Amino acid sequence: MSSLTLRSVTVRLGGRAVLDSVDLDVAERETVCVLGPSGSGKSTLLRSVAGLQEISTGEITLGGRDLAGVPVHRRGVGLMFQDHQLFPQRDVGRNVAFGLRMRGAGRAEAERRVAELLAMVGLPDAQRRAVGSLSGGEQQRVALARALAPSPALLMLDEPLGQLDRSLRERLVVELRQLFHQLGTTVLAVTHDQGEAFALADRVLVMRDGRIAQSGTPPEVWQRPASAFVARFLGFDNVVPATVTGRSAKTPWGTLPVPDGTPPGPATLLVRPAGVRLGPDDHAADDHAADDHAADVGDVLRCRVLARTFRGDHVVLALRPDRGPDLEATVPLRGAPSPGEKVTVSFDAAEIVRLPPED
Ligand SMILES: Nc1ncnc2c1ncn2[C@@H]1O[C@H](COP(=O)(O)OP(=O)(O)OP(=O)(O)O)[C@@H](O)[C@H]1O
Repeated sequence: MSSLTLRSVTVRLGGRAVLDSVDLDVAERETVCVLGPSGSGKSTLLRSVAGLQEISTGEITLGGRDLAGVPVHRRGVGLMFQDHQLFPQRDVGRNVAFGLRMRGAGRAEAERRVAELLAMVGLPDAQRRAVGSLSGGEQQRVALARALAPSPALLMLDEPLGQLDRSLRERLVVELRQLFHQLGTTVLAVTHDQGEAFALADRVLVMRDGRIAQSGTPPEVWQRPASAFVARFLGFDNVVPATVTGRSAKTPWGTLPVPDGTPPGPATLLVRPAGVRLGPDDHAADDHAADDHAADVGDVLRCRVLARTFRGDHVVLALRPDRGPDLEATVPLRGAPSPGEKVTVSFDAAEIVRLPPED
């Protein structure tokens, strides 16, 4: 059953559609993370569901109830937004109790619930601490406890871990995922950080110009971006126009192999960096010889190494090919070539994804 539904939701601001006829279903207990470039409408989507932004047309329901005309505090949503900071003059306990007291909970009930929530977010017995004495990560936990306190039907997070350093974010995101699953909370979150979204979400939405460009599980979106836009947004740079015939494709880099069953015709190809295979600079591997085996191995392409970047256990190489746009390759640390060296590359069909032609 869907907890949250949006039907043809449009928000017009300053003469343009900032949300453009958006349809979305978030299932009960599902965590959905919204990604997209700056200005694509992510915050407007959240604010519309929260009731902080009036929608121009369309319908939003939560648990089957139409939210039109329902004020923010009656929508049954918990908000953890950047502009909803903690009250610095109140202690931790009174911050967490805020929503409970607003809803008329008695003192004893509120105290019990606050203790339970603080224990849940890993800050047991922090009730009397001053907000100013907490670290950034601890403050985020208090904000989360405050948002969860009234047991909202939907929890909405806007850049929940935005202010924190990377290692703390990576740890907290794992804890958050566990906590949401344990509580059975339905979550809609916006984040700029792809790693965070992919680690937290059951499903990822990628937005573009007020529309949903792709919706899918993290592996689906990662393995099969729906378009060149999504591929580039995810940081894949090896994206070129192509014409597919049988098991190969003509591209600006020459003929590349494609997986069996790839539909023929005009397309865009995404070559994952791991699918760019390096060999030594081999003058015998000329284009002509490679053409004979194009269907199996594709052309061999000569390249110069422009730059190499160490990334933990592998190296990312920027390559300048003899023809076509620059290429990115990932190779093991050991034996990675240096800038200025010449290499040949071939392509692994298993790491090549056909995308629709670009508009
Ligand atoms: N009150 C307004 N009047 C006119 N345009 C607005 C208004 N509020 C927002 N916009 C525009 O709507 C677009 C979407 O804004 P929104 O904040 O939803 O994007 P976003 O994807 O959350 O961006 P960011 O990642 O930068 O936070 C932007 O181009 C923004 O300039």
